[in-house]
Amino acid sequence: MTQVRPRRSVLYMPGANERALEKAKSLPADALILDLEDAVAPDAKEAARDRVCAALGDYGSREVAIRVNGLDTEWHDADLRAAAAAGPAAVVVPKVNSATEVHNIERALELGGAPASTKIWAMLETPIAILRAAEIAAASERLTVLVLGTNDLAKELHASFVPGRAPLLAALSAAVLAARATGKLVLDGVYNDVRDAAGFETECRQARDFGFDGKTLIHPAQVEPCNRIFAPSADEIDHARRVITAFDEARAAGRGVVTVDGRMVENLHVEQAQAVLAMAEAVGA
Ligand SMILES: CC(C)(COP(=O)(O)OP(=O)(O)OC[C@H]1O[C@@H](n2cnc3c(N)ncnc32)[C@H](O)[C@@H]1OP(=O)(O)O)[C@@H](O)C(=O)NCCC(=O)NCCSC(=O)C[C@H](O)C(=O)O
Ligand SMILES: [Mg+2]
Repeated sequence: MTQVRPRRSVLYMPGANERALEKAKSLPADALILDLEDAVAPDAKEAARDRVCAALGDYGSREVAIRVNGLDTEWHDADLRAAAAAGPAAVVVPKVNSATEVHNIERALELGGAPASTKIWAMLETPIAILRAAEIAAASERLTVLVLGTNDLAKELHASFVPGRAPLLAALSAAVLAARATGKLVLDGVYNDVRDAAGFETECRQARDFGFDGKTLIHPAQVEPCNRIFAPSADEIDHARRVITAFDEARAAGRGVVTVDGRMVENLHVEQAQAVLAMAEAVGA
């Protein structure tokens, strides 16, 4: 079975917040983003950079990424140099707007001596980034994940946050299309109302149904529901097993198509079922 690395729940934590950095050690998020950008005040940027780079080894086998400040900021170059030397699983770069910017980030990581294991996660959070999503995604093999920045995107679009996210749906779809067309992963943006558990679950389900691999999070209370919703359910696992069994039996009988629960099953559905089982195995579902 194919090994998959789950990225259902990807939790941001402010790089200057000692308590959050400590708390995250006990949280079951699939991945963590230690943030140097929006969650860190300008006069705390340098201390946060040092703290975050020193904390990388504290989170066991979990994937830990560093979000650097934007390309047009005074902190970006030093953040990238420090991250390259520290070697996180990924450098998350906000507001990536072109393939050229991806090439520049790639070159800076190489010059800084970043190991090959340090990937680029590019944030799509402007209208131009959404329009160029596929070329950004394809710009580098080091770029493995697209991350939606829905707060910045809504701001740039002059869009409102409404239940169902109608104003953002075209952009969400464009990001998923770009990721799938280029073989990259794609993570949904954050849900700001940390006390609205029902609204958060609804948004997780929407993201999962759109094809997102996971969601970025801002609060510990969002981790468990996100993990649950992005993991295959017991019914999905049972259905996947039955699809594989039914198709194997059909093949043995010389047929290439069969029905399960009255629905047509072909080889492509078997591949989907295998992916469900691989994810279930990876997350212990
Ligand atoms: C959103 C928060 C400011 C809420 O803070 P607060 O009300 O203080 O939370 P709680 O009191 O409920 O916290 C309970 C305990 O949990 C710890 N905690 C809180 N958040 C985190 C976290 N993200 N990671 C780890 N631990 C966390 C608290 O320290 C409490 O611990 P304890 O006292 O020991 O019990 C706050 O949650 C927060 O700051 N969240 C992260 C904000 C952030 O990182 N923002 C930047 C990323 S999102 C973004 O940039 C959007 C994107 O770019 C876009 O454009 O959309
Ligand atoms: Mg943003």
